[in-house]
Amino acid sequence: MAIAENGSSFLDDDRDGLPAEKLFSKGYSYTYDDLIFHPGYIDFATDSVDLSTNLTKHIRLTTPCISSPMDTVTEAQMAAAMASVGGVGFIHYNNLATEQAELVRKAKNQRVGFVADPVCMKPSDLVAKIDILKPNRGFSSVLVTEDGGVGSKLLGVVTSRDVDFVTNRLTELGEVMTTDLITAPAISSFEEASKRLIKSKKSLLPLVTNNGELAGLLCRTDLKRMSSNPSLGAPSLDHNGRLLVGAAIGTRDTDKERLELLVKAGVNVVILDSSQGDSIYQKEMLAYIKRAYPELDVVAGNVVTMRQARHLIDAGADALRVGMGSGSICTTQEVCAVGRGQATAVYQTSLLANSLGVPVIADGGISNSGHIVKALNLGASTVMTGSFLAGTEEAPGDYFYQDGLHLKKYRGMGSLEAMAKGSDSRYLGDKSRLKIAQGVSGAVADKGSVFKLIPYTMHAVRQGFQDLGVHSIYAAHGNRALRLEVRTGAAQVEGGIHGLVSYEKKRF
Ligand SMILES: NC(=O)C1=CN([C@@H]2O[C@H](COP(=O)(O)OP(=O)(O)OC[C@H]3O[C@@H](n4cnc5c(N)ncnc54)[C@H](O)[C@@H]3O)[C@@H](O)[C@H]2O)C=CC1
Ligand SMILES: O=c1[nH]c(=O)c2[nH+]cn([C@@H]3O[C@H](COP(=O)(O)O)[C@@H](O)[C@H]3O)c2[nH]1
Ligand SMILES: [K+]
Repeated sequence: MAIAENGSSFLDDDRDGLPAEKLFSKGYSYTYDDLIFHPGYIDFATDSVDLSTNLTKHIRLTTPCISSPMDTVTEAQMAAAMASVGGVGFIHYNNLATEQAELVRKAKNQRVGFVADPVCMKPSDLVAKIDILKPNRGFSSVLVTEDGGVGSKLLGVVTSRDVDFVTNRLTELGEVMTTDLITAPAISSFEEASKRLIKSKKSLLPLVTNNGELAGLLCRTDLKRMSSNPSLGAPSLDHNGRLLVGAAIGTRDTDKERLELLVKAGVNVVILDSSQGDSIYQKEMLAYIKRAYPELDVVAGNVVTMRQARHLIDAGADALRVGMGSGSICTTQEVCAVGRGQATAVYQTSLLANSLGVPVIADGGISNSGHIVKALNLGASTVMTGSFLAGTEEAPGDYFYQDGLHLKKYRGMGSLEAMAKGSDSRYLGDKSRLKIAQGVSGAVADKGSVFKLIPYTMHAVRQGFQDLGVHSIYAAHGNRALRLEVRTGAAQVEGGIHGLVSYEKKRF
């Protein structure tokens, strides 16, 4: 062993970590937790880290985070929230094509900062109905309109202050609602509406048409969230200044009709949603979409190998979705014996795809900001998450309590439960299909709002990039200086919290 007197030759061998190329050539399937990155040299501030990125060949985002097309993750509210914080949401297709198109339309009609889907009630509804709102939805204010919906005449507002001391919970809302309202015209800009809300000192500012019909809502809580640090990324908007919205489709003939409705609803990008994307079905669907809608970007997948990636890139994919069996609810590797460790899958597919100018979406297995740092530095341009977002206020479904924990339902799209719903609506009542589950159904903890979770998570990701000495995603993809190692089981234990009798883990 040659030892230079000044020690510099040590830096040229493998003692101080391996380059990714070397580590990933050894035939192991690594996942994020198997690996640890070595720190780099810091010569910039955290805030200057640039996380802007490409979702597809043609679509740029300021936040490298997207929500998965799952029926417990992305519907209109999630899609609107994700686009508002600079990412994007893909609306699931476990529903009728008309329902999915309506969700796309609804998300696209949202305006950044305004409440996506204000909860309304009728004057004849009872105070008891407000009591179940707080535990289920996380808030207790409602707008009272003539027929209990948006678009109907606004009559009053009920907040906790109106009902706190009402002992008879069978009292009608019409009797307790506040009718002395401060409203704003439906066409108000966010800036105009915010000024009026702040000046009013109220907690809600309903937007109304000239005829007094409810058209929208701005909340003080949201305003506070948006003005606090860390700041949100610039929203993802289309050419017309409307929120960018994605949607998933399948590869059957009926998906062509579905796609037509989605395009009419204004969808900006679609995902061909499959666990194994290297198929004649995806190849033909890609060719069809490129012929019928040449302007529409298509994400193909899922893939985990270079060979699969090459096929879909050659077939015209504008981005690749990478991950097979890595999802928190996935049982594919157990059931079908195929898949790949997510870190290896992301690294290998990105190596090929990035060299051909096709961005990679690292899909599944993300449960903390460290996993996002790893995915992006291994070559991914964005990360797609299901479980990470399923417990937020913007995910579909109500919260519930179980063993004292505040939870939301989260299920795999290949779970029996999701398939039972899907075969009814997706395949128009085709119940004959033999169903083998490749996913489970469960629950995840309350994560609060996307408007807080994503900015804080992205700030943590920026800190990771700073530690690595990498100032952007672009720089990460060309970083020849990255060194990493495999962590032993004990090193993984050491890297986590250990040796305490009790602790409280607060994320931010
Ligand atoms: N990322 C992952 O590891 C996994 C994800 N999932 C999710 O579960 C859901 C269902 O996934 P898949 O079962 O892979 O859906 P899929 O619709 O791609 O495949 C279902 C079956 O239909 C077949 N098929 C597709 N197009 C066809 C056509 N035109 N003609 C004839 N047969 C056709 C496929 O080969 C497959 O056998 C998706 O949301 C997917 O994202 C499921 C398992 C693993
Ligand atoms: O094997 C599977 N069976 C399923 O039922 C299933 N449903 C979703 N997915 C995939 O998991 C991803 C979300 O994973 P996370 O919860 O880890 O973010 C998603 O984005 C999908 O790629 C499934 N995989
Ligand atoms: K899994």
